[in-house]
Amino acid sequence: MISVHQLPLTPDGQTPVRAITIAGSDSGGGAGIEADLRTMALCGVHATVALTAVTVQNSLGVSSFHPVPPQTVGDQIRAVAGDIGIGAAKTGMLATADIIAAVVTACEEMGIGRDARIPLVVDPVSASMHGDKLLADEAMDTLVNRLFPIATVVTPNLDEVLLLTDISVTDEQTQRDAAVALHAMGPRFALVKGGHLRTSRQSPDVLYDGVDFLEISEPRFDTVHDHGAGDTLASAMTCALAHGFTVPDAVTFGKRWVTRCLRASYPLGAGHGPVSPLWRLGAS
Ligand SMILES: Nc1ncnc2c1ncn2[C@@H]1O[C@H](COP(=O)(O)OP(=O)(O)O)[C@@H](O)[C@H]1O
Ligand SMILES: Cc1ncc(COP(=O)(O)OP(=O)(O)O)c(N)n1
Repeated sequence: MISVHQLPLTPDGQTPVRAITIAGSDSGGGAGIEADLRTMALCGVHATVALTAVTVQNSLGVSSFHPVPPQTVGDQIRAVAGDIGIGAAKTGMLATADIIAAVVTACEEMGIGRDARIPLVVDPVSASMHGDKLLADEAMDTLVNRLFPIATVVTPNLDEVLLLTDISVTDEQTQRDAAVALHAMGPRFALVKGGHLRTSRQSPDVLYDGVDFLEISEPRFDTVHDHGAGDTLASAMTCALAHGFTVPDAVTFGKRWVTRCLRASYPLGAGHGPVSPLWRLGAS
């Protein structure tokens, strides 16, 4: 049984496992690169970053964003992977087609991707939970045609599944159909998250590798404070992959981690509060 305490912590003075998050900043601190940094730190992993965009965001939504120049995004990946070294990588908000292309080029150069040394988790973030766009419409083709084929695992939520596959997931069968359609786009594994299946008492995620399905299910929490859940799951998976876990074990670890963080989520501002990895500090 994989537990949320599974990842080994590093003794003082020794270099921990490293990972990179390639994502946008959430000024509210609940999702995006800030969620990734919270989870990676509390999983005992040294987090490095390639910032893709600055969003103006709070608990009520995203009012605007400003993309980072694509060359700068790619150069951050090269600088970090070339010097510090990383065990796994994760993408989140990528904002534009040109940024996606720059990320793919840098990943290929640095040995990041499904057929390379360093596994790559792709969270195909297209909008915030409030429906605010975080990816240009015309960038979807680049995401599917360039980034998906080099992904170790893709982790769409059900809104992203609909955009990507035209499949409306309502039950176990349609969730599996979506996983098959996503896998055909090139990643080694497809994970279809069930967080938006709000009528269920469970929160089932389905992983597919082209042959077998693995359903990873945990009890559903009745909460509106779920901001950053997708980022938290994907970054916990990235930490486990950086430690050398297999993809199914990394998903199992990530699922338990995000479930524990949902249990610890808290109100913040007037809207949706964030899931919280702060439980790991030992207060509860
Ligand atoms: N209310 C909830 N209770 C339990 N698990 C949840 C809940 N909401 C989301 N999850 C889980 O959190 C993770 C992120 O899910 P999801 O909400 O689908 O993604 P996103 O945050 O990208 O929209 C998944 O593992 C999902 O099953
Ligand atoms: C900068 C930034 N990146 C990603 C998101 C989306 O976060 P996610 O956890 O996928 O989903 P929601 O919690 O927004 O549903 C974001 N809001 N900002």
